[in-house]
Amino acid sequence: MAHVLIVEARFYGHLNDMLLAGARGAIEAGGHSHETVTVPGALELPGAIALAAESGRFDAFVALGVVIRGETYHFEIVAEESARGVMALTLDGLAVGNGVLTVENEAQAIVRADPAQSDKGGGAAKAAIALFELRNRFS
Ligand SMILES: Nc1c(NC[C@H](O)[C@H](O)[C@H](O)CO)[nH]c(=O)[nH]c1=O
Ligand SMILES: CC(=O)[C@@H](O)COP(=O)(O)O
Repeated sequence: MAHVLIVEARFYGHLNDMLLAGARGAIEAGGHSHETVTVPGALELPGAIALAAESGRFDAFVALGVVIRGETYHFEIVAEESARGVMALTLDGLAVGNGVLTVENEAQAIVRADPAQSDKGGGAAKAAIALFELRNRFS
């Protein structure tokens, strides 16, 4: 069983609540345990996961957040750099699921965050646990 750290970038609280419900539901359905920490935005996710990983207390990580396009190039920076950071951690051997939505508007985010619709939080949690299980298989 895995002890999973959920790291949520709480930029849009009402959308995050849906992502969190999906992630926690998937982890618990698999019989795993979890904790949650919160950071301000998606750009903080990779750093927070890297810091938490140093503790050695967690088997897997789930990054949750929502990035909605605004008027400027900032969207690309936040969306791409957070994904790049999470991927770098994955390639370093951490079991990380990426549940950061990068969308044009709130309506798109709701469909994807809602556990009863696309359930991207649950999907990210399942991905993190899949990597954890794969690492166990190869070690
Ligand atoms: N615009 C969004 C952000 N921006 C904030 C950054 O992630 C970061 O917290 C700030 O630049 C301080 O380092 N974050 C999101 O999660 N979603 C957005 O839409
Ligand atoms: C991530 C974003 O694009 C958004 O929050 C920033 O909006 P803007 O580009 O209008 O400053």
